[in-house]
Amino acid sequence: MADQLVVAAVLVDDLERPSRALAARRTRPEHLAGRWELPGGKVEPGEEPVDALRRELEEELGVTVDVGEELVPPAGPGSVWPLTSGLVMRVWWCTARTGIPEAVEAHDAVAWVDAVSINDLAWLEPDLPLVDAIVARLTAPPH
Ligand SMILES: Nc1nc2c([nH]c(=O)n2[C@H]2C[C@H](O)[C@@H](COP(=O)(O)OP(=O)(O)OP(=O)(O)O)O2)c(=O)[nH]1
Repeated sequence: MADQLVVAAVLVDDLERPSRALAARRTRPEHLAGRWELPGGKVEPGEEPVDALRRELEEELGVTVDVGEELVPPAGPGSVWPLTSGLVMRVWWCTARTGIPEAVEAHDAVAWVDAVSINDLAWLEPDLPLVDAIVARLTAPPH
């Protein structure tokens, strides 16, 4: 069976010059509760990935978003970030268009983190390569 696609956002303060990103703490299932992740969720059958991303962010954080570039995995465009078995993920840089992100559903806390404090959180294990990629962007000189 094909892998289930999960979509997630790196919600940042500014798409051009990001300095902070939003992390969210899961409440379920029990073995993932308390771990931090990028807000998002599973794409439903027939749904476009970016539409799923917008839906999840509205449901989970109460925000509408502007979707920027994809955070492309090291393997290049068209590739996906591996999660646990049977799940793969695609991730986009986003900013909030309306609303202030808060833990509405699926999370019990959100936190704006910078390139240093992002490492203080207990991330889901599969997110660690993503955290490195986010740090690289948050510390990159302006272009
Ligand atoms: N949203 C999200 N999920 C992640 C990340 N890293 C990671 O391993 N996952 C895993 C955890 C879950 O097993 C899966 C996403 O499922 P989910 O429970 O968030 O999806 P959903 O909101 O659509 O919920 P459901 O229909 O399964 O109840 O991907 C991440 O950064 N963000």
